[in-house]
Amino acid sequence: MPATIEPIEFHGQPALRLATASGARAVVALHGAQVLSWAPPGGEERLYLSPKAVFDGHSAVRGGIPVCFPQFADLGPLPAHGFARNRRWSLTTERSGKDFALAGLTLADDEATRALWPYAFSAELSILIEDSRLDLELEITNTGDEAFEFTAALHTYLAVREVEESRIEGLHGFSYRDKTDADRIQRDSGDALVIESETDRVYHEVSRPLLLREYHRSLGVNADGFPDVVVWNPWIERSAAIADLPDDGFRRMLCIEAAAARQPVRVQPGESWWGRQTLVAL
Ligand SMILES: O=P(O)(O)OC[C@H]1O[C@H](O)[C@H](O)[C@@H](O)[C@@H]1O
Repeated sequence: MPATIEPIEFHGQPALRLATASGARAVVALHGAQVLSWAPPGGEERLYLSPKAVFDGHSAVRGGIPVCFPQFADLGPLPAHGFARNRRWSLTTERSGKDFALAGLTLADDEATRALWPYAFSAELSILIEDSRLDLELEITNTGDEAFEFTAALHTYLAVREVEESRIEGLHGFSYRDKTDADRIQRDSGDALVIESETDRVYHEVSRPLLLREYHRSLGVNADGFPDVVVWNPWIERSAAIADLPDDGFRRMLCIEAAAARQPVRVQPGESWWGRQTLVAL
């Protein structure tokens, strides 16, 4: 049986279900081109989706993999994380083979985006599932006649059984900006990062793959094109203050985000930039 891509409704919103013969599957909402679920063969869900997420077709959805563009977090005048996660994207590419499924969704500027950010652009997110791998590639093209700059991220919410029992390996030696400590720049010196308090860090120029280890499973996290890695967990108090996250939601999630946050990316007219995040279930 070949892989399939079919339109579905997910929490009442238009979405796509991707499935491969070996049993990998994913759900992608058209709203935000947001991957909301991914399970490699074997069926274990690897992404966290908040049980309190709001599916109203315009709010940002808490969980899965939001696309942050053209601004990461509050690094500029736009609404937090830009507007891409609040817009409906169009399905423009569907490809499937014996054991892969690929969907491409696009977003282009319109009056509403230009009112916030006065540039002509086209964004394409390609989502591929193949064996135990999920691959997301974001390509931004400048379709206008003046250069623009942006920051961006694939804001991946990973599902964990218990966040305090999880370790992120591979960040040793990289410097990071610590939002929980007045944006101070620090250097990571541990052999693994264990989340035991609110964590909100932008690691700079991370040049190697990371490993998220739990007792019973691991996940490889790699990026290309995105120079930075954001690690975010809101912990107890912030979790309680976030309306669309249950009070104990922070225990079940850990964001490891592929980002271009430290230095804005500059794109000349007619040119493109791309960045990719790959997750491999181990
Ligand atoms: O609540 P959101 O706008 O979705 O942002 C959620 C989080 O995203 C990123 O990880 C930022 O580093 C955090 O500072 C922010 O709190």
